[in-house]
Amino acid sequence: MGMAPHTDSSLFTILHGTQPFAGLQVLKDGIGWVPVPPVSGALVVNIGDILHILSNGRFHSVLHRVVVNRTHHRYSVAFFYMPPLDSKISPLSLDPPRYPSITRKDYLDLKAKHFNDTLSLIRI
Ligand SMILES: O=C(O)CCC(=O)C(=O)O
Ligand SMILES: [Fe+2]
Repeated sequence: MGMAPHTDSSLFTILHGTQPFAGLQVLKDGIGWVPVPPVSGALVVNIGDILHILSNGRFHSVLHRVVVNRTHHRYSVAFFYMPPLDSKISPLSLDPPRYPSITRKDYLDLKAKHFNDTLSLIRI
């Protein structure tokens, strides 16, 4: 199954794939979509939106997608690690906050409406 471009709403995501990650691509600034290089036996750890906010934007929740083809089966397992819905998420940084304090639930409600624009929308 392919996936449209998105960022994960998790704190972080751990991905395990057969056919290591063939089809997973990340969007690199100024370059475009690049495949995630397959490393046999490795897991991929993806930074999610919550870690993006907690790190005050220092760690980026990368836009990624999955492309499929008609000739190869592809299986992957994703583990989304996230705090409870009512947790308050705020930047843990001494720098001026670039994101407001927001519960994970309120963030998800916004993301349901604004999808991949949500992080830039709430940015201070
Ligand atoms: O299947 C993959 O490699 C990635 C899946 C993914 O991005 C997701 O489930 O959010
Ligand atoms: Fe994802």
